[in-house]
Amino acid sequence: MVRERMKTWRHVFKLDPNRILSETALERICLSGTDAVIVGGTDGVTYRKTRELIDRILDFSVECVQEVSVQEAVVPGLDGYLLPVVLNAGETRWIVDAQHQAVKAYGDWIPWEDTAALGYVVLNPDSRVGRLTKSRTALNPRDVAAYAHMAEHLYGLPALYLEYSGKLGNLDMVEAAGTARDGLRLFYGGGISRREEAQSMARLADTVVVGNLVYQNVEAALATVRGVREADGLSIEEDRT
Ligand SMILES: CC(C)=CCC/C(C)=C/CC/C(C)=C/CC/C(C)=C/CC/C(C)=C/CC/C(C)=C/CC/C(C)=C/COP(=O)(O)OP(=O)(O)O
Ligand SMILES: O=P(O)(O)OC[C@@H](O)CO
Ligand SMILES: [Mg+2]
Repeated sequence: MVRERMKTWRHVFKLDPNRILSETALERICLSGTDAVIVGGTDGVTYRKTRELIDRILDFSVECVQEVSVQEAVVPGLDGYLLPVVLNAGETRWIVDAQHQAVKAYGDWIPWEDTAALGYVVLNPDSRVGRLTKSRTALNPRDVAAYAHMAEHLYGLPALYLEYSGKLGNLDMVEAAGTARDGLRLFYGGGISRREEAQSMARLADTVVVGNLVYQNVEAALATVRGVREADGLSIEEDRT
């Protein structure tokens, strides 16, 4: 069950089907000691590009799951699917309508035991995901805490994802969500560019997501894995034993 497996994820890389990654860089990412690779993005995500990237990742033993942002781009046969629900979206399309349309289309083909919803709170208005979903980003820590309570107790979601895509988040906001949750898993993603940033987010969130950095500086991206392990008091070598 992906819902169970993701409870073990402390660090994940998010790879974008619409961006180019060399074979060497991909190999280093997959062998980095990260806990999983999520394949997903906002713009230009097609079935062909997603399939090609997933096929390359499946050459390695790292866990690979698809985050579905486009109904037509679903790649069958994976071990896990993450379905975003943008809780602070300005249009119902990104909260319930796109999901409804896709569930209607795929019906009984959906492997529910390998599928988990991610409740998103999008906090960077200038990100592509923020613009696409017209997310209401003028929030304070109490708003975020309320979304965490709602995600957990009202909607029974397995995880809340604080999404700052492209920009490093406000620690008070991450802390507010972290404090409000109980069994809910907290994902943090956005703007991590250094090992120390990954380390400080790992102290507040359960799962730290690193995306753009992979395409900007692979070396620094690899260092974020070490940053998260350090937050847990482990070196990569210890963690692998
Ligand atoms: C056998 C078989 C066919 C199996 C598969 C069945 C299956 C799993 C079907 C799925 C059914 C389903 C319900 C799919 C969901 C459909 C859907 C379109 C839902 C809407 C998703 C949504 C809210 C999208 C909005 C954008 C979003 C939240 C994307 C997530 C990724 C994300 C936040 C990327 C960050 O953006 P990025 O591109 O990195 O941005 P920057 O460039 O700024 O960095
Ligand atoms: O690309 P960055 O800014 O690292 O964000 C990671 C992830 O949260 C994007 O969905
Ligand atoms: Mg991105």
